[in-house]
Amino acid sequence: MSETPKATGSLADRITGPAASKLDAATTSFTPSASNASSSWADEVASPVGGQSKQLGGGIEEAQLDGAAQPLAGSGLHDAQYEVEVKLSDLQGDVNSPLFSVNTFEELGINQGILQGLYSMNFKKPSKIQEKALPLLLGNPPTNMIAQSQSGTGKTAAFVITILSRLDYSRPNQPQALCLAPSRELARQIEGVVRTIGQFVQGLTVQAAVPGAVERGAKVQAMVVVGTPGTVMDLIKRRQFDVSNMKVLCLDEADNMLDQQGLGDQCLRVKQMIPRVDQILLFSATFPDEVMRYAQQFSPGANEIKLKRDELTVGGIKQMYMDCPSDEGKYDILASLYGLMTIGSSIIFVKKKDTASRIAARLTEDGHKVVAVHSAFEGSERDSIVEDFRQGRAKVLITTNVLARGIDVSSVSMVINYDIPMKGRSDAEPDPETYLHRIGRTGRFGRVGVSISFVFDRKSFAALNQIAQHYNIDLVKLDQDDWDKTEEIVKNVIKSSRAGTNLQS
Ligand SMILES: Nc1ncnc2c1ncn2[C@@H]1O[C@H](COP(=O)(O)OP(=O)(O)OP(=O)(O)O)[C@@H](O)[C@H]1O
Repeated sequence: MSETPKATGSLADRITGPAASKLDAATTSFTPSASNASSSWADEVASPVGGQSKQLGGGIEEAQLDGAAQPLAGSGLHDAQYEVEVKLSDLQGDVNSPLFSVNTFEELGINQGILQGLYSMNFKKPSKIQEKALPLLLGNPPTNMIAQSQSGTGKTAAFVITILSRLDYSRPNQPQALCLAPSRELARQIEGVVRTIGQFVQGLTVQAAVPGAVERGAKVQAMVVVGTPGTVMDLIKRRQFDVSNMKVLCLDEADNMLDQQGLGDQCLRVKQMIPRVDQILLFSATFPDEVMRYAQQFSPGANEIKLKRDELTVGGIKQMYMDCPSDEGKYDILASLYGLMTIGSSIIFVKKKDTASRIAARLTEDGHKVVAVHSAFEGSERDSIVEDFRQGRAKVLITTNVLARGIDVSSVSMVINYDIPMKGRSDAEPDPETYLHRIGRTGRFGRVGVSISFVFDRKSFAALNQIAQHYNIDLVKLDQDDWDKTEEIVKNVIKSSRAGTNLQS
């Protein structure tokens, strides 16, 4: 690293000029992000079909359950739900919130069995993305869709409801819908949401197509298949998976799935192997311009629901940073934060698998209870570690970008960026999309959470500052020389998420 500053004085003080502008070194009070102040979101639907918009009152009596709660045995069960409920109804009645809607699920034309599933999860009202997207998604003839909405605002239910509405239930063994996700954990989670929302839908069959899930030679025989692109591609090639009757192809985390440097090739090949499909759906919280152009080719003629850059961050996530003494010195800061991490659950993101394993081993040696997971782990081991985390048996998870996207564990109240996310191998450029997805593991559906990003030298500071500028947000500096104050600030936010007193930004 080019610079290893001493612990004295903040890095913001040491760096002058415009680079320091978005990181707020002086204040310890939160500066609300621009995201929730804007009301332009609802106007962003570019639709050849046109949506519906009926006025309706509609209160919420109970809090929602996590979508993955039942089949995955409960990621949302650690919340004090009765405490969350009042504020959630406030949020859903606030026109500036991404959870706002004027319609009920009934008015969106969803069939009875699916409605029952939604109500069993305590979903009382649609979120904004659900309200805007569903009339377009459910219309006939089916139309493609590119949909963007902030992390944790219910995109999964929007595409799952669509998939369940399109199936021919007289053909239970015929694959009719394929949903692709970038990780096995996310594919499994989506499979769980399909099962939960579809639990009252007679005759529904669902199957996962992730590494190890389908035996060699066995046929994929479910109406809905949720998988990762590599495995799905292999299954189609080996003729285990008949894709001749596809009604819906959905890419969750679509910008990541279409990325030319990553999964783009595999997803394109899967699409090319499907002879025809009625509807192509692309969902994500982020769609960088260069990917959007490709997305439009992949999903031609799509309705588009887009967000502006400064609308992307969720107001409930309080974004902070810590100026660490050195790269190595980040470990001590992390260890000092352990008590705060275990008030709820926490995820620590690092760049490299080795770092994840090394930090986990060191924290364990130092008497802390943590787990690590990354792509070097074998599939079933990954599943069981993530399940322990969902269940609250493990409260601190150390991982890489493999779990940066989509994972929905509502008890997560803190995310730590141990390493600032950078693009590619060269590490030359900051990665604002990955930053947004990482911090979005907290603050799910109106909850409150804290993200703390570690910086330690000019490069990491500049990278974080560029990310802050990208989203036009102010980050709050936590002072490592005043732990009492730091603890108080963080605790105030985390405890409020559990007390339900601070759900609005
Ligand atoms: N209408 C609703 N009412 C109450 N809760 C809901 C509703 N829709 C979704 N949820 C819950 O909100 C949480 C977040 O939803 P989901 O995982 O679909 O977010 P997302 O938009 O896909 O986020 P990400 O971009 O991080 O993948 C889930 O626990 C889900 O069960």
